[in-house]
Order: sequence, then structure tokens, then C-alpha cells
Amino acid sequence: MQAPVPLVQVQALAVTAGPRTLLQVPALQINAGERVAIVGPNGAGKSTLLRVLAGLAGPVHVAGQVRVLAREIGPAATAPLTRAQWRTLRSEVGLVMQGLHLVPRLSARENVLIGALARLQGRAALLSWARVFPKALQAEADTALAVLGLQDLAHVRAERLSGGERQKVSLARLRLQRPRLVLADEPTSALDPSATQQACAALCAAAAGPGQALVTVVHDLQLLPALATRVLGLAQGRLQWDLPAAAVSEAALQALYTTPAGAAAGPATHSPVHPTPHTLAHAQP
Ligand SMILES: Nc1ncnc2c1ncn2[C@@H]1O[C@H](COP(=O)(O)OP(=O)(O)OP(=O)(O)O)[C@@H](O)[C@H]1O
Repeated sequence: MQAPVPLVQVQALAVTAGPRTLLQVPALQINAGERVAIVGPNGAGKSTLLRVLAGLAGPVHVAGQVRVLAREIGPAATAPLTRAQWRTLRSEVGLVMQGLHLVPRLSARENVLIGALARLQGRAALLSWARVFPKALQAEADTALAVLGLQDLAHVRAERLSGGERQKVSLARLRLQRPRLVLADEPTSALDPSATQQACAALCAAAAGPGQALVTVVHDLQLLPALATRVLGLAQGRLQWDLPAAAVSEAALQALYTTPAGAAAGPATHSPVHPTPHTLAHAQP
């Protein structure tokens, strides 16, 4: 068996805002080939964890080690990453965040195409500054948009798209970006049921290659079977459990969503059962 390839390694992570501790993660490793869902009640720290992994923690204090794609991006780094190193890292980490990270004045198609910028070299890289992209890439962008039902909106500026349409554009962009690590924060929150299925398929496809991994904050627990091979239960800023998706029980989910304030993190103690979409739906808060 091949040794696991860690894409995310966290040690002694503590995120604070003034006197308040928002997140404490003693240790966490996510390996290539994993699809990890982060679940938990509102305010649990799910987005905070994802933002830390994306290097976008914001106005909070971060302590501990945060290694993403073998680069230390946390305060434990001996030297801050250079702009070029950040650029490389950004090209290898696909983000589908609530802020969406689209360029408002560019069209849906151009926003998808810029996913491929890091792959362009020589003349193609130069021409991309004038928003001229190789024909093969344009065809790939059109396919990515069509897969998510956006073909008729390809030339509409991102700023004129609805929230759900923008969410789909960031999902389509993953296909051209081919990132090693995808970090998605509630990527289907603005989508209708049929688009949600397409979005889950697009997310899984974007992280299905060897050496890739997907980390998704999930609110709709019915999506767990489609999106995750492993589930992290977070409440009160602490990891309450870390289980294979097939071992997540209804009891574990119910306990998570009723974790009292100030509850300490503990090891998984729930008996493994195979949840179905039906049982997961019942466990929704
Ligand atoms: N910059 C900040 N300053 C102070 N508190 C913050 C800051 N950012 C987040 N928080 C707090 O940290 C806690 C965790 O927030 P986070 O957004 O990570 O939760 P979440 O689990 O993603 O919640 P939700 O499911 O509601 O999106 C919340 O109580 C939030 O108010």
C-alpha cells in the first residue's frame, strides 16, 4: 500500500478574536484521495477552519502550525511566503468560498478561464493578459459552463449574475484550474435541488484525480453520502469527532447539533452505522 500523501497538516491550531477562542484543533491531517466534509451547528467554526486552510483567516489571531500542500502558511513559518509562492499555492488550491472570489467585471466565461492562468506558458500566458485564451481552453470553459447549465450566461458579467449562478461559475472554474486541493464553503447554499446534484458531481470530479482532495463545509446533511468519504464534526470551535462517512451515526449528528456551549472536544464514541440519506435527513437540525 502506498504511503498517504498529506495535503493538509494542522498542529496545535488556535484561532482567537480578542478574549474569545473561535477554534482549537490539536491535530488534523487530510491526505490525497480524501473527500472530507466539515459539519456542525452555526458558529461552530467550520468556515473559520476553511479560511485558515485557505490562508484567508481575516481579522483574527492564528497560532499553531498550518501546512497546506507541504508549505507552512501559519505563524509557525520560519519566513512568510513570498508573493510568487502564494501565487503558486493559490493556483493549486481551488476555492469555492462564500465571498465567491469572482472578478465582478469579467464575464462568467472569463471567470472560468482565469482558473487556467497558472497553466499557461509563453505566448499563451502573454495573450491571456488581453483576455485571449487558446481555443482548447475556450472549449473546456464552454463545457464546464454547460455542465452546470450556464451556457446561455457565458458572456454575462459576474456582477450581474444571481448568487446561485455565481456559485456555479466558481464550481465551473475548478474544472479549468485542476487544483490539488479544493476548499468549498457551503458550495450549494444558493442552488436549487437539481443544480445541487450537478454541483456535487462537479465538486467530486474536480477532486477525483490522484493526488487531489476535497474539503467541504456542508449544512445539508443529505449531501454527505455524495460529497464525503470522511466527516469532521465541529461544535463550539472543537473537533467533536472525525469519522469515515459510512460510520457517521444519526446519534453522532444529533449530539453534535445539540452540543452545549463550552463542551470539550473528545474522541469519537458513537457506534458506527451506515447512514442513508433518509437517516441523515432526520438528523438535520
Ligand atoms: N473576525 C471575527 N471576529 C470575531 N469573531 C469571529 C470572527 N470571525 C468569526 N467569528 C466568530 O467565530 C465563530 C465561528 O464562526 P464561523 O463562521 O467559523 O462559524 P460556522 O461554523 O461556519 O457557522 P455557520 O454555520 O453559521 O456559517 C462565530 O461565533 C463567529 O461569530
